[in-house]
Amino acid sequence: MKHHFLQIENLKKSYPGPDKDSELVIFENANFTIDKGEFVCVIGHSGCGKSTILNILAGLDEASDGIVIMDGKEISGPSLERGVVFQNYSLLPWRTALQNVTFGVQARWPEWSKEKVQEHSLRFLELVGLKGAEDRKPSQLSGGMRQRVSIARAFATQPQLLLMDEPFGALDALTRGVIQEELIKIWEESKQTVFMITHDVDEAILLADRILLMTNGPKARIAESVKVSIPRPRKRTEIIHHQDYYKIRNHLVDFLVDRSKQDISVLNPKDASPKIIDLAS
Ligand SMILES: Nc1ncnc2c1ncn2[C@@H]1O[C@H](COP(=O)(O)OP(=O)(O)OP(=O)(O)O)[C@@H](O)[C@H]1O
Repeated sequence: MKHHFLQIENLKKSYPGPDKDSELVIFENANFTIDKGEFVCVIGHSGCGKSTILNILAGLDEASDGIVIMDGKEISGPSLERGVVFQNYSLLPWRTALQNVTFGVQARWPEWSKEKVQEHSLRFLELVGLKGAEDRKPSQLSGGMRQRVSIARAFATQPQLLLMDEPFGALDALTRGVIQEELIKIWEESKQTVFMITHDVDEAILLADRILLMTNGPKARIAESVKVSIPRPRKRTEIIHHQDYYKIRNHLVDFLVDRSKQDISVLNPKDASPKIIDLAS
């Protein structure tokens, strides 16, 4: 059997329901794997449980059932091996851009000298185009710049798994495009494993190797795993001309409009592996 870097088995999250002994199942039987170095996006309607899955992978929330295995070990609690980028940046407001990055780097490698920590952190700020802004506090940075700091901070600690919850959701389209390309550059250099939530199908096609599609809750399931068969390096302006682009895009949009409403927990109560979709010409 193939060994996957990340293995999610029969994950379930439920909350107590309105009546005694009832439960509200957000999602159940979520099964998927991610290989080392893979970039995987997850798409699904609001409320289906994407952030909950990400928080469970981060160790910030607990599953009601099922397990998450990373590199052969079950995940329990947060760890520096898993970095998170949230939509609202979550920077420390009293620290400069550089100090926000060095904070994590120092914690990751306590044996490093101050110079080495600074040099390493600066390199990641430079990779996201923030050279020259390292001494500014978050309040002196634009939204796009703050999000770049949080991406630099996450990549700089070189976690084995990088979790991103709609990292570009609050940005305007132009800034978003620039940072997406910076993210691809930094990911191609670091080859880290990424799990990212997005609502934007074009963003998912640009960034991901594979896109997981979640049905609507309650009792949401991961229904499909769609391969993005467009070669890298990818550029936003070029991939739209690739012969597979609209096939993939239409498949994703059809899922969101139609198939996401299907209750596959009824159709398919036991075998919950996502259907593998490869639309390559
Ligand atoms: N404490 C709670 N009690 C009951 N239900 C909860 C609780 N916390 C979260 N939920 C429900 O869990 C569901 C999943 O929430 P989650 O934030 O994971 O969804 P999401 O797919 O990430 O949504 P969005 O795309 O809007 O961010 C939601 O329907 C939410 O109402």
